[in-house]
Amino acid sequence: MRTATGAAPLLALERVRVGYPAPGGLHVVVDELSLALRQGEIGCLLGASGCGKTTVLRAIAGFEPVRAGRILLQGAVVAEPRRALAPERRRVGMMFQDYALFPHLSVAGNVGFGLRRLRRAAREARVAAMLELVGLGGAAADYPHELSGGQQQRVALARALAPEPALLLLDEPFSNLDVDTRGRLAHELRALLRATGATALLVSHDQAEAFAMADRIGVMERGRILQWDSAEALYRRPAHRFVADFIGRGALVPGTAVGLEAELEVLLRPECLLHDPEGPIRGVLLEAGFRGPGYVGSVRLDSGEVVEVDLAEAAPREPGAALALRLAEGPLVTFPRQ
Ligand SMILES: Nc1ncnc2c1ncn2[C@@H]1O[C@H](COP(=O)(O)OP(=O)(O)OP(=O)(O)O)[C@@H](O)[C@H]1O
Repeated sequence: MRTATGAAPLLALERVRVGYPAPGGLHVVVDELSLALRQGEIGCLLGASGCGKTTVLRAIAGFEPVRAGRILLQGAVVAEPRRALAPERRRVGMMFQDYALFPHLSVAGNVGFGLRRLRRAAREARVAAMLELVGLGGAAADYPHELSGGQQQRVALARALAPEPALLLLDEPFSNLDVDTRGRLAHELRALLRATGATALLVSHDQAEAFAMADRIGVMERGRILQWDSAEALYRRPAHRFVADFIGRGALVPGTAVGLEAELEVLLRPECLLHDPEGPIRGVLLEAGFRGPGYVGSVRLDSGEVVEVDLAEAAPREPGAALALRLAEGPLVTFPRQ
């Protein structure tokens, strides 16, 4: 797989299949999975629990064999059926969901763990630089249990980055943190990865997290990536019904509900219908609520479909009010009717 510039991507997965041994043979959990990340890009595998995200990371790291297809790092094949480079020779760093810090080692001991082949002075300098980078310069002598969840995450990140991996894999990096901390750390982590020029692939089941962190996102369903694209493209140009439904708010309604052909289904996001007293689409407001920055209404169209609509200042907000609407300017996402 080549990128638009012609340079080989830093990471490429080509039609990869991974499975686990099962009584009747192989239980395939990832199949036909392809993606590419360029140097310095942050990618994210986004999908519901059990769709195979962690399995993909484990295959890239070298902990699971590839049953079909291949994985390339820096242009070289590191895994294909019957041929695999050992995990320690892949230059892949991994940050686990629970951080997996060594409780009996200090912060400095944890960060220096993968640097034992370095001379002592070089190791100490690298550990100090990594702790400085993640803002924990003063915590070198502390032990993991003395740190907050966010601080532990930063130690884990410093440890993963210390050996200068070509690729960093992050499995649900925010799952142990409360909602407020998650939002803050997503931006902080992105800035840190940017500052180091690291190429990273993370796993998440949270769309907001994926949007905040990643340049490219792969929406996964049952072991496959349905679309590998930017956040904006996933939202504006979903290539698949599942992606249209999974990303953002919105409903798929028959074309006839908004005056289009019957063979189509139209994706109506809250911004797709506008309140307009002259508008040809009629409906009844079921309820309205303030979502910030404005009101959003739940509207039953005359055709029976219930959709969410961003309500303009002048639009009625009382339940039961009749609403006239029109389609907003701009392209609509449509799918052939099933
Ligand atoms: N070691 C294993 N042996 C057998 N089956 C496994 C093993 N690890 C995972 N699986 C199965 O593979 C499928 C995918 O699991 P995986 O952990 O990759 O999903 P995930 O998307 O990362 O889920 P989560 O978000 O819950 O971690 C699941 O059905 C799971 O039960």
